[in-house]
Amino acid sequence: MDPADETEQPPPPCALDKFHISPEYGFLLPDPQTELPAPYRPWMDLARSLPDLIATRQLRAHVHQAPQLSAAQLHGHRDLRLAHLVLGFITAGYVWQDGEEGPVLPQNLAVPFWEVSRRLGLPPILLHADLVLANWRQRDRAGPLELGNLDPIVWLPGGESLRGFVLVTMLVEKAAVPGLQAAPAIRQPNGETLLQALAQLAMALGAMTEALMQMHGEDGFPLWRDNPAMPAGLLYEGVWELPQAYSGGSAAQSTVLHAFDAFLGVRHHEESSAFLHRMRDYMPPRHRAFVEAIQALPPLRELVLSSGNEALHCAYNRCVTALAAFRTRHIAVATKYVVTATAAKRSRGSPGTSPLQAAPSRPEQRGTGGSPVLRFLKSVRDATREALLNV
Ligand code: HEM
Repeated sequence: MDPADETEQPPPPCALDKFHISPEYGFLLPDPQTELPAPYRPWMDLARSLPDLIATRQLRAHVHQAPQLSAAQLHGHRDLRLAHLVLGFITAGYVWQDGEEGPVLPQNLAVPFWEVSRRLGLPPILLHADLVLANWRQRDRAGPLELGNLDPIVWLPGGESLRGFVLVTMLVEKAAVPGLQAAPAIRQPNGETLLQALAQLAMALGAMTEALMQMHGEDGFPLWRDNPAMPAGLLYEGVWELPQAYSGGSAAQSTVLHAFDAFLGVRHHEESSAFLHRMRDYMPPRHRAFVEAIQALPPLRELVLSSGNEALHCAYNRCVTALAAFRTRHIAVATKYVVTATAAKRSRGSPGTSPLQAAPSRPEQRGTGGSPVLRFLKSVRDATREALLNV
């Protein structure tokens, strides 16, 4: 079956490959494709010139001149993922270039983007699944997966800071892989297997925090939820009659943390939980199904609690502590970025700082001002700590 066909029922909880999770790369797309089939050259040319076209404010003119291509000659999951990445970036750049109220995405971009999105079961907007999961390549294919040997496939203005954001987030996803491999072990909760799985998860969480530490305050472009420039969303010409208000991409769409929360039975406070839950609509359907499959299993926390096994209690608590530590570190990174971005914005006096921040989102969302966002992140971290068992 073509993995792009997402219409069948999610498979029962078991092997990771049923959820399109690679044993080596986790939720990352392994060795992402960097070229589309020949008929799609106009899209690739636009995507490759985005930084220049946006800087010289010529992107919209170039998009208007581009032919309308059907998505019919895209075959298979990898073609479709690259097309979604490319069209998502062109859309973000198109919207951002003039930043006016009520933008209209022209038909020659909106229709194929919608077609590709429908085939993948994803919304037609730039997502974490594009920006990070499918947007990396190794300079030397035999070399290590390290910042110095990686590049994003598609760029926007933002140079090094965007590169840092995309690639560090990619390395966090990679560091999570041993933790994902441990997840199926909660199906056979024999004490020893579970102990090993929890030790592996705690190690993965520690490695994720280490990877995150490569992010500096100036690295950024989180696709925040709020976008005051587009309270009514984006009109997809030739697709829908009314504007669509999608959330801007965010690493909150990374399935990793949702999966680990589900695995450990972390329960988020109501408001944070509503937002996080909504972010699942922005994940590849099989990845979302993985989180749901974990949630459908007997709850691990209760199992550990009722086992009376002290070693299990400690191993479980080590995971929760490591997850809370990751979130504490993330808060520090986000705080630094919010401060840097706010200062840059003030000095420029401009409303938007990057094309990615201009992705459309829902009107009811909270402001991008530091404190509501940081309050949200702290609430998520505090709820993590509340899962700790008393031993
Ligand atoms: C410059 C770097 C980063 C900044 C400024 C940043 C900022 C933010 C912000 C503002 C949010 C709130 C939700 C939203 O508005 O979208 C958020 C959520 C989140 N971010 Fe980041 N982020 C950064 C890097 C990362 C990285 C590398 C990861 C790793 C996967 C990550 C994972 C998450 C997760 C999982 C959430 C949801 C809340 C949670 O589960 O704790 N972020 N981030």
